[in-house]
Formats: sequence, structure tokens, C-alpha cells
Amino acid sequence: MAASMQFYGVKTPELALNSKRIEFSSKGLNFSALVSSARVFSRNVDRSCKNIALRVTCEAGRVELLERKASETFKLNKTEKKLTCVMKFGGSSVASAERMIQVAKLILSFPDEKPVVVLSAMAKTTNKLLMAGEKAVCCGVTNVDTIEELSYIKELHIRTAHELGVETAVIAEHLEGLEQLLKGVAMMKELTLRSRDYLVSFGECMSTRLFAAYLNKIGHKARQYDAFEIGIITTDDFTNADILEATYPAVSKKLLGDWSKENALPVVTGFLGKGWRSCAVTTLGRGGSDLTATTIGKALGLREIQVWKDVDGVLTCDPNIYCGAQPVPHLTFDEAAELAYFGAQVLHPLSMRPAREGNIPVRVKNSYNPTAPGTVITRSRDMSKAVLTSIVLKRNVTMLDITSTRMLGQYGFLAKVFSTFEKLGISVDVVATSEVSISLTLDPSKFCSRELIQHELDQVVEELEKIAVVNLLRHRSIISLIGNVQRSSFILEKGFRVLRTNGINVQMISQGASKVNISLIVNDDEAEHCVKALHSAFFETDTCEAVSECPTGYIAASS
Ligand SMILES: Nc1ncnc2c1ncn2[C@@H]1O[C@H](COP(=O)(O)OP(=O)(O)O)[C@@H](O)[C@H]1O
Ligand SMILES: N[C@@H](CC(=O)OP(=O)(O)O)C(=O)O
Repeated sequence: MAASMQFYGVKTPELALNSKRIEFSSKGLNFSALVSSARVFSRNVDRSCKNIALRVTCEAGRVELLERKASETFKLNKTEKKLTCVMKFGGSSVASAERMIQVAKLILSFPDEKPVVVLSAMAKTTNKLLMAGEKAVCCGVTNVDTIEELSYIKELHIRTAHELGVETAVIAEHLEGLEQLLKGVAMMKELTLRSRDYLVSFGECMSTRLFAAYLNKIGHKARQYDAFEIGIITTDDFTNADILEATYPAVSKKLLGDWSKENALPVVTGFLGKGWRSCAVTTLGRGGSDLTATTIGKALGLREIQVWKDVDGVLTCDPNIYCGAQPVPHLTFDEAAELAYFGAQVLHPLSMRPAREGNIPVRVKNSYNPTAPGTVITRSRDMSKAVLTSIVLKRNVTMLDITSTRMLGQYGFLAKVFSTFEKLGISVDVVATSEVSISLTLDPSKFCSRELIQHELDQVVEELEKIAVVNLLRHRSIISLIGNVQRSSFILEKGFRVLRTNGINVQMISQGASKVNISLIVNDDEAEHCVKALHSAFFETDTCEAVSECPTGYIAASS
């Protein structure tokens, strides 16, 4: 094992190293840290002493500080506390002044927590901004101030400022800037993806300014941050940007640095970043504030990431499809990632990645019902009794049946098919293959507008038809059964029995390598009914009782 340590503001300390634990002392402080996991990892371990910033880099992996003892010669500042967690509140949680006041109360009801607060735009604002942008393209410069959505946004934010008792000056520049931007769009008669991202950024920029001003007004020191100013660095894929590694040290340096100087609660815009080449504002895809929260959690090595929603956690299915959906108490990162990727709106598809990398638990809670236990997402959980965890529906999916025109036994067919998708930059969701045919579904999130969908599909079909017979099937749904795939035979047996009873024909099936997901493809118009029927079979009868485990691990249904 190799380890290196960098000390800022102190001379090289004494260092003792064994395979599990690093011990060292400096200026009368003794440190002891446990080394675990097997990845290159680097983080600030402690910044609590004024002149010491300590960074531990260890090739063997993660370092957790176990003990810190102050001697008579160096006293720690007892009033200074570390940032402890991220608390992210979505649009529904900060929909009005009243909701912002409730959220402030909620944050302050945890006096031991020093959270980084991440906020989305006030509910409906992002959609209204997008709609205002679309209208501006064709309404003419002189008509911009008549755009209904612009009036709604202005009125909502000014009213919220008044009701919170904060100066409207905190958002005045943004309201003015928003109108100017829409006039620019009207003049140019176009809304590029880049200007669309800039346009929607006004939502988060205003909600965070209002909220931080309110915290300060009630005597709790807070500081507003725009994500694109503090080092959230992304690719330049406007509307769907990806976070780059450089983000982690930059965000950590900025937020921890400021916190140690002024102890003001950081209130950060979710959803936004800064393109590394363009330096323009980018967005992380709809629902991207969850990803902001987990990114900050990882960057700062915080204890927990909380995402506060308007539901009692991750549920057994989308409550809009079936109101009997129940909260799931515990999920693994893999389960949550799969669930989010396959369409559960409750979490951003990529939001689990930083949490998993930093091994930081994510807690999904309800800001309207804070005492509900919510869902805890961690690296592992007890799967001994787990069968099905959640059912997820992804609608309006396009499916392709691709059959080779060559004879059986030809090699390289799969490679040719997938290189076509790579060339066209299209992502594939679910795949089932035989030697001469492939069925797959295309990820609709890659298709940004209606015209592009048709255009891209035409391109795919044209390319693939050079090597295969292609059958394009639209209006399909993916039903993902997330759970313990070790029990796949039981899940499939029960699932197919339900589908057969309901007269539903499954068109494709795939059991992912993730070991937590079985995907079934059905027609769009049958999908909701399928989800309800599966939900009642798996969650409203006692599934665990119906399963008995033989010593060999074989699962049999007793019903
Ligand atoms: N499996 C699920 N569990 C919980 N909520 C779900 C699920 N599938 C879809 N949803 C929807 O996700 C919503 C919460 O996600 P979202 O609106 O993005 O929250 P926020 O804006 O508060 O971050 C819920 O109101 C619910 O309608
Ligand atoms: N405001 C953005 C980002 C976001 O994360 O929102 P929410 O947390 O309300 O899903 C959106 O509507 O997509």
C-alpha cells in the first residue's frame, strides 16, 4: 500500500503507517485514520484547525478520520462545526413562500446538522420558462411582455419575496435579465439549446436567492451560490450535460473554504453547471438537482445526502399510475440507479453515481411529511427476504427488430449493429439477441425534439438496412421489475401468470447484468394496466409467505 500526505501551512508531521490505519501527529494534534476500499481516493480529511488544511491521498483507498485529539498546545475552535450533509429540496418543496418557510423550519429543526442546501426552481417555473422561450421565438420583440408565462414567473417570484418579507431587489436583476433574454430570443427568432439552458437557469438562480435572503432575515447566516460559479464543471452537452471530475476538488475548495471563513449555510442552485469549453451555463437534464446534491455530497465527503420530495420516499411504483404504491424502506445504489434509469421520475437517472463512488447514503424524504421514515439508499442491504422492490414504467419507447440478411454462422453481426448506434450517438436501453437477430429499445431521452426523433430514426434504419431487415415498432413501454434477480424464476413465474391472466403478450424480455432488473416490453396502451396488476400480485399479497427457499437456493411458490 502506498500513501501520500500533503499538509498546507504545517511542516511535515510524523507519520506512522500500517496496512489498515494511518497515524500521524502535528502541532500537538494526533490523527488516526482508517484506510478502506481499493480505489484511488483523495479528500480533505480535516479543516477544523485554522492553519491546517490536510489532504490525504492513498492508493489503497478511502480514508476516514477516526480520532482527533487536541493537546494543551493547540486548541480547536469549539464553535466551528463541519458541514454535515446535503439537503436538496425539489420544486414541489419550494413551490411558494409558505413552502419555503416550512423548508427553513425543517432545516433548522435539525440543530446538529450543518447542511449544504440545494434547491430546484419553484414548482412549474422550469416548464413556464421553456414555454416562454418557445413563444418568444415567434411572438415578435414588442410582444414579449405579453407572454403569459413571463407574467406568471414575475408575479410568482415578486409575491414570494413580499410574503417572505425579503427585498425584491434580490431577484430584480434576474427578472430584468429574463425579459431581456426573451427579447433577444424574439429578435433572433431562434432558441438554441445553449440559450435554452441559460433561460431555464433563471428559475434556480431566483429560488436560491429568495431562500438565502429569507434564512438571513430570520437570523440564520446563509450564502447563495450559483453552481456555475463554484466549479460544477460539465460537458458542453446543453440540456443534458454530464459532470466532469474537475468539479469535485473545485467545489470542495470553494464551499469548505468559504464555510471555514464565515460559517454561512451554503444555498446552491441545483440543476446547473458550466460547460468546460464554452464556459456557458449548462443543465444536467430534467430533475438534475438530485445529481447536483449527490455531486456536492461526494465532493465534500459528507455523511449523508438527503433529497426531500413530495412523496414518502421511493415507492413501489409511480403513485400517478397506482395510488396504492407503498414506500420502499431500503434500496441499494444499484437498485436505485436502475429504477431511475428505467424511468422512475423520483430520482435523476445519473444521481446515484457520485453517491455510490463516495459511498455516501442517500435518504429520500417527504418535505410535506417529514416524520415519515422515507427510503435509505446504501451500497448493500439484506436481500434474504427481498423479492420485488419496485415496478417502473417507461412509456413511448421505440423498439427495433433487426434480423441479419446473411446466413446463420456469420460473425460480426452484433458488432456491426452496435457500431451503427455508436456512430449515430444513440443510446440503447434493453437488448435481447440471438445469432441472427437483435431486438432492442432506443433511449428516447437522447432525442431532443420531434423533428430530430424522426430524423434520427430514419438515419438508424437507413444504416441498419445495409446489413439487416429492420422492423421499427413504436409506442412500446418498458416495464422494469426491480428487485432480487437471484429470485428471477419466481418473479418471472408469478409475473407471467399475472400477464397471461390479463391477456397481455410480452414482446421482449431482458434480464440485465445488473442483477436487479428484469425488463418486459409491452404495448403502450396495455402498460398501465400491467403495472397495476403486477403491483397487486407482488405487493398486495404476502409475497414473502408465498416463497419458500430450498437448501439449494431453489425458490418455489407455495400458492
Ligand atoms: N417509484 C416512485 N416513487 C416515488 N415517486 C415517484 C415514483 N415514480 C414516479 N414518481 C413521481 O416522482 C415525483 C417526485 O419526483 P420529482 O417531481 O422530480 O421531485 P422533486 O421535484 O421534489 O425533486 C413524485 O411526486 C411522484 O409523482
Ligand atoms: N428545475 C429543474 C431541475 C430539478 O431538479 O427540478 P426538480 O427537483 O423539481 O425535479 C427541473 O424542473 O427539471
